[in-house]
Amino acid sequence: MSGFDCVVNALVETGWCVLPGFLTPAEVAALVASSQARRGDFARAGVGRAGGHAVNGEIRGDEVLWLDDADPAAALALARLDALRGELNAALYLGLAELECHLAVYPAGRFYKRHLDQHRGEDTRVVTIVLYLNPEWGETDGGELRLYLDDGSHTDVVPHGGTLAVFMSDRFEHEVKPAQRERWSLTGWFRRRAL
Ligand SMILES: O=C(O)CCC(=O)C(=O)O
Ligand SMILES: [Fe+2]
Repeated sequence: MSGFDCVVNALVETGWCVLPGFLTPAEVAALVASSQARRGDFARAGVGRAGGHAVNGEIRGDEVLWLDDADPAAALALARLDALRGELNAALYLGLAELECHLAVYPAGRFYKRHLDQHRGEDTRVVTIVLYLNPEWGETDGGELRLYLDDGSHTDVVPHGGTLAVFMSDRFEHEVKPAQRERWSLTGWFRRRAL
């Protein structure tokens, strides 16, 4: 019996999944506190291809801190995500080699317009994960992740602390709605090795 069967099954059936409780409230509180302590190291995120670094506040307004896989403050979340990566590989043969990830904060009012995470001609991002770090998030705080589904409808994910959103990077356009207050997350991509 594996721990992430629900994620595996959902990815097969629909290509996306929302899993509450990926981190406990105490784990969320610890990670957001350490992230807030590093707030000065965050930088405005760029748009365009990996490496391209044009800042465009009309498209995205978040500030990010890239993590390496030995980051001590995020170790527990990264270990759990690595277990998920192993299960996805074992069940679905996705060949996911690594997690590329950053912490992100959207100050109140900031957003990320509708986009796809996989850039044209660069297909190493296979699965997107977003782990929310907002302990007390209410429905009226905004900041939903809006996922545009295959049938033309959409679903909104409330960025509540501990919830993990998972979706195939090449398949679902999505956007981040503006929030009433600061919105924290750990966002990443399970990648294949470039050929
Ligand atoms: O924070 C989210 O809900 C999604 C962030 C996102 O789409 C991205 O960083 O590419
Ligand atoms: Fe995205």
